[in-house]
Amino acid sequence: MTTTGSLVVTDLRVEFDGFVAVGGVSFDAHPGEVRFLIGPNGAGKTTCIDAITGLSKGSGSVKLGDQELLGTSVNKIVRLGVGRTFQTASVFEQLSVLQNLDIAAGLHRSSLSLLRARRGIEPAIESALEETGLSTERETPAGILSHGQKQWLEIGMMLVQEPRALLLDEPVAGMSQDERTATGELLQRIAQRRIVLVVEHDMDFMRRYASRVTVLHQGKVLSEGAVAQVQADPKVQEVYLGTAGAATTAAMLAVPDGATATTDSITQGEGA
Ligand SMILES: Nc1ncnc2c1ncn2[C@@H]1O[C@H](COP(=O)(O)OP(=O)(O)OP(=O)(O)O)[C@@H](O)[C@H]1O
Repeated sequence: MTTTGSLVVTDLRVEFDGFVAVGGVSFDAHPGEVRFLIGPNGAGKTTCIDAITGLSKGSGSVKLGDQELLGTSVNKIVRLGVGRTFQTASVFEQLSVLQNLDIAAGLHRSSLSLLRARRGIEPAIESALEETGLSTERETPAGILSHGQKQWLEIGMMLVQEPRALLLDEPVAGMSQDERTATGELLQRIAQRRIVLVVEHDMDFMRRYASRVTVLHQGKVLSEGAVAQVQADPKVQEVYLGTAGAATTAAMLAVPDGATATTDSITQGEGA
């Protein structure tokens, strides 16, 4: 695959007062794959996303297609088509699902199209409602949605801005098993035409939905490849054995569905 339209991170470095949080990380993500960034607590995953989205200053290079993102303002990075979610969903709780989507879509509208938009539901909003499974909840105040539905609304709020890349920080944290499955399937649908990069601690979720994985450890890339490759990497096993506790280790080493797993009791590996 060419790198046109891909997200390419090269030698990314982020320091906080001399502390190297990300020390020369390179990876790429293409439309058509669900790309995962995993690693123990403090590995530098969120900092990578912060640097890509302009929230933290970094050196090296982050390119979306031909466009360099490092040194670009947060607002311009959004306008260039990079959306992100945070660990806690940030929706307007008093407003309905539709109103939340309308506001998110408004961020990208001209004043004229804002006036036009008032006359009906825009196609981008309709398709975000459908894609996220929230069509029947359009009038529901966001505050009374389930935890999973709030996360999907936040994803919908990115989709209405028609992003080229979606970066998701721990999207399934706190979700039920059914919500995790629905979220994995949603991400796979979204990834058919867009770049999807997921930071996640849930190893079972990663094993089920990742196309490719990059493992970070102490601000550097420890391993990279398909799920099976990364699971078989002794360096990865050592880091998870050494730092992340038995649950994550067992989940990390478990083999994908259909084969005999090393444990059948672990479905949600936690990083802490
Ligand atoms: N604003 C900041 N100032 C100082 N240090 C920071 C800052 N943000 C992150 N760090 C440090 O950088 C390192 C990487 O943090 P980061 O949040 O990127 O890790 P992470 O892999 O996302 O971890 P977690 O899974 O716990 O969210 C940590 O040691 C963290 O304490």
